[in-house]
Formats: sequence, structure tokens, C-alpha cells
Amino acid sequence: MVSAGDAPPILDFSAFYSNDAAAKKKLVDDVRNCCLHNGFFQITGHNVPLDLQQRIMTWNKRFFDLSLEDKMSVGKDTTNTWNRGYELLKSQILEPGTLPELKEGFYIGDEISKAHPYFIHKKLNSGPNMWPSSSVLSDVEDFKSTALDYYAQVVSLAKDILKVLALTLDLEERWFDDFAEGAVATMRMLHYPSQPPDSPQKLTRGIGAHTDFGTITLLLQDKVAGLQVYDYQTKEWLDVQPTPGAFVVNLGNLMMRWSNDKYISNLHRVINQSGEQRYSIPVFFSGNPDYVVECLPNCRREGEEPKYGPITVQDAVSGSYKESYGRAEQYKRELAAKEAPVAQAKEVAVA
Ligand SMILES: O=C(O)CCC(=O)C(=O)O
Ligand SMILES: [Fe+2]
Repeated sequence: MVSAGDAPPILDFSAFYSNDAAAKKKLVDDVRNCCLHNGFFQITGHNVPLDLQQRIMTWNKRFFDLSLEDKMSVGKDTTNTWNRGYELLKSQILEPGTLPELKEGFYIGDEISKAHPYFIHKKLNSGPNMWPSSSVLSDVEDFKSTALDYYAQVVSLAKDILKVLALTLDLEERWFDDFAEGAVATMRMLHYPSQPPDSPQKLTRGIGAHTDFGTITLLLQDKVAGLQVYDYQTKEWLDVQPTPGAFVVNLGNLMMRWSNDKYISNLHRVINQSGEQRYSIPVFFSGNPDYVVECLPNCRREGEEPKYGPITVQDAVSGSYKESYGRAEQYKRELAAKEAPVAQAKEVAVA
């Protein structure tokens, strides 16, 4: 049982693949408790090989070690609306009132060509990946195959977790299958430089307090800590300890809405004051963009109205993205407006 003040527990997911009914029931019960508590847990005993986790993490570091110019060769500019490629430091503000975030990212997803109906119809995060050229990265083919293999295996694990989530709601294991068919998921390699000692403590974030937009997130952390989950009862931030081989799993806003707020999409953030570089790789599983999400069975009392109306996965998730990037843009505009008169005054002084 998870209680107030407890960090997300580590659950052995191998029970899902075993024939041990008691162990499987315990896993389902534990996952249900976590979903009701704060929607966060860690899993070991899954089928994603440790070696693959290590190889993608090595690529994560190698990618961010490239020069800024090389990273910008796959920059996610305004023409790339499908969210792939490199994102500069300080591009996002997830926590209103804090500074642009000390993280840089590289977005990868399913390899979707411009002829694919998802691209043509501008479905959520759907389009071709942006890979560095071989002149930038001579073994880019290994980067590609490692990333796409990792992505596919984590998406498959996400589908297994959805089966467990179905069981937690006393639904058939296959309940989420239609939603998971043709699902969109986005993987984001992240690098958090250590926060400079002179940066304002209260305002500096690797990633500001936020909840995730999609259905479930599976996160791989490297060795450096920094991820924290907010505990509403104790009003404290709980550290999510990096655990070798484990994935941190958390529910996103779509799952919370879908469950009529029975299951929780919880606030979390990253602050890296370790003095070391921090790396992580979340995979955000959204679902089939056209699937209509409407109060799950067993999530409201008989006769009670659902809190939310039906919505497509596409509409639910894309709304949240626009909001968070809009905030960083607005901050930069305001800063530029504030600095402009100062710059002009300096010019006058020099003249
Ligand atoms: O890097 C982490 O540990 C967390 C990342 C995260 O919360 C996110 O990208 O939504
Ligand atoms: Fe997150």
C-alpha cells in the first residue's frame, strides 16, 4: 500500500508475463493503488533488455555532446509542426512564473513518411524523424536503429501496461486494444545541464512542475537524480530514485480525464543541482489520435454524470502542447520588450 510521503514503489512487472495468478493479482492491486494515490510507480522485470536501455542512453549523451551547430542541423524549427528533432535549451516553460527550462531535447517517433495519412491529415506528432547526416555523425545508422528499436519495445511495453490498467478497473485485459492500435507515441531524449550555482534557486528548473499530457509515460533515467513528484498530503517533493533497468511509469492527463479523475496525473518536476549532467528519456504514449475518449467503465457511480464530455485523443493532447510552448514564447517576447529600451539607452550613451 502506498501512503502519504512514500516515493513511487518499485513493482516487479514480470508477474504479468508469468502463470502465477497470485503474483499477477498482487501486481494489479499494487498498480491500482498507485493509480489512485499519485499515478506514479517504477517497474523492473519488463522485457526491454538492459543492454538496449544502456545503448540508447549512450546515444543520448553522444547526441548532446555534438556542437550546437551540428545539433541545429536537425533543429525543430517552425516548419516542423510534427514535433521531431532538436529543441534548444530554454525552449519551454511548464511551470508558469519560472524561468525558461534548463534542458535540451531531441524528439523521435514512429518513422512516418509524408505520404502517410497521419502526416497528410496533420495527426498529433506524426511525420518523418530528423536524423543528423552521416557527415555530422558517421555512425548515424546505429543511432537510428537503436532509437527505433528502443522506441518500438517501449511502446510494446506501454501496451502491456495498459492491459494491467484494464485489469485494475475490472475490465478485460484487451479493453484498451482499439485505443492502442495505430497509437501515436513520442520519445524525447533529454539533457539537463547542472544548474549554475548563481541561478535563482526558486525560479530555476530543469523542467517545471507539470503533469504529462498523454495517457501514460515510461521514463528511463540515467544515474543522476533530479526527478521529483509532488505529494499533496505532506506538501513535499518526493525524489524518484534512479533505479538501474527500471522504468518510471506515470499516468497523464488523458488517463485522468478518461477515468473521471479517479486515477491521478500528478505534478512532477526536475531540478538538477547535482553538479553533474543529467540524462533521461521519456516516451509519451498518447494513443490512436482518432479514438474518442469517454468516461471509462467503473469510474463513476450509477446514475452519476461523467465530469467530462467525449474528446478525441488528438484534441486532448494537442491543446496541452500549444499551451506550454506558448508560455516560453511569451516570456521571450516580454523579456525582449523589457530589454529593448535598455539597449537603446546604451546606444545613446555610447553615441
Ligand atoms: O527527465 C525527467 O526525469 C522527467 C521528464 C518529464 O517529466 C517530461 O519530459 O515530461
Ligand atoms: Fe513529465
